[in-house]
Amino acid sequence: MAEILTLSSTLSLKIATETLEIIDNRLSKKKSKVSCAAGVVGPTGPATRKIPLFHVLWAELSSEFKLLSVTFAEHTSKTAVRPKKLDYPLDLADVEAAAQWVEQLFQKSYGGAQRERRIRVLINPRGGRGNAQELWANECEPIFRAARSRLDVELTTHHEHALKIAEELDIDSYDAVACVSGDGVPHEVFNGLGRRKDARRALHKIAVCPLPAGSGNGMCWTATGAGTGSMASLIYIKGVLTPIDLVSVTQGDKRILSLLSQSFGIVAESDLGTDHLRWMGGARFTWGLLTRIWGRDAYPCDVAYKVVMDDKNAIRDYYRRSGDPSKEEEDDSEEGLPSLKFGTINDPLPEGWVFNPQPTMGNFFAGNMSRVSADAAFFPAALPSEGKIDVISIDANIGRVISLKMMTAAQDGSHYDMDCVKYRKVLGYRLVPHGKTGYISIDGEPINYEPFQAESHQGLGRTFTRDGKYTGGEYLMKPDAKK
Ligand SMILES: Nc1ncnc2c1ncn2[C@@H]1O[C@H](COP(=O)(O)OP(=O)(O)OP(=O)(O)O)[C@@H](O)[C@H]1O
Repeated sequence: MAEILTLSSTLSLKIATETLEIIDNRLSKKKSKVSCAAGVVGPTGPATRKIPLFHVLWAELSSEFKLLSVTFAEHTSKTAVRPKKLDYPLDLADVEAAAQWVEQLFQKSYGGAQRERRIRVLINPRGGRGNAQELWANECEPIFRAARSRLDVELTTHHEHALKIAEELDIDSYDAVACVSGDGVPHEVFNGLGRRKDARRALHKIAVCPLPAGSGNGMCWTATGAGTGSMASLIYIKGVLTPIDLVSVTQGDKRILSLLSQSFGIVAESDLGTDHLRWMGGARFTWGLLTRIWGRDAYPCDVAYKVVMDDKNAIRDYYRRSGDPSKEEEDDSEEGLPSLKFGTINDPLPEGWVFNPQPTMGNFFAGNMSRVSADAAFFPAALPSEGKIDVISIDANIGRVISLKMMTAAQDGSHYDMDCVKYRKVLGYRLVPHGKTGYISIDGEPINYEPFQAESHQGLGRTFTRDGKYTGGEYLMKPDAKK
């Protein structure tokens, strides 16, 4: 099949390995100013515009086959895109070749991604700074519409509304639930899917796709590496369905699914203990950390782990190999959630688990995803589907200067190599807090200040990522990173 479609003596379109090349001899006179303004990669020659195939959203023959239109996501800045349509008059004699070429362009540019994804969109008008509706209308919706995504849009009106929607979702009518929100709404969607009788099939089928309208947006950053609604939308349109680990947390008689993190100590306190400072936006969390570092607050507890790895060099090697070769078991049965291998918090401590008393615990932070916000890659070794939880623990007595250094280092994940940071990969753990009051956070949401137990479920959930990988582990891939 021809990869080049010749439209006239001066104009042809070529599907190359990574790009769509528009070879337009008339452009040469303009010295390719257009291509630069359009955010197009290149140029290799003055007459060639190169559009990454990943950015191609749609192509069609229209107006009784007299026009070929190609729509792509054009960069408006390094981190944002908008749809741009290019129309080319078509000679009637070319129609068949053009139709074949369009199909080929779709195959090459969509690869394994399904076209016209059916997406239930949930917008939390109260998330983050309250700009979710604008973010959707201005940044996300135009990209989805240009790709002909089939959208059902709804505003969430109250806490746990998204949970109910997910619980009742007709999962055969949708491929994804996009949450224009922070991490709270995706947390509800996973838990709503998890409450269904057909939980496992629902969690395996529906990709949960957060669009960044919260304050942390950890899942969006981890899955897409994007901080703008438009870039994240592009990745959810063109990305591949990716199995991701979810964690069951049991407390009392409850079982909660966690997608992002569980925290006890300084991180939980800085997040949940500063709710009255929401007006500060992202700075609220930093303020919370600084005041607690200054106070050298300790959070005594007992912790027991089912450790898989606790040597940082071994974890780094494992990460560089992208984990173990074993894959998660595919089980699309109609059943509910997978059973708990280690039982619940109400069962005796599983065999082989030993409690470590931690009277000076400063930070207990367990995570499934590498990034918890734009500037915090706390779990650089986290992989999407490995069935393990990454756990960081830090003593409260490390000193203020080292604590501050750690905060800065966490921006790129380099805190990993600081001696004060203990980093483990575990299958599960149990934490018993001391004292009567304090904060425990699951995905940024509070749970009771009581003992809880967690275990990982390999590849139980789904999202779309660009290439099946998480972003945020770049530090561990650096050749000069400490060994
Ligand atoms: N209309 C609404 N009014 C009040 N609360 C809502 C509404 N819709 C959803 N919520 C609740 O808002 C909470 C937070 O949502 P979301 O994750 O969008 O924002 P965030 O917590 O500010 O973001 P981040 O997790 O990034 O900090 C969720 O627990 C959800 O139940």
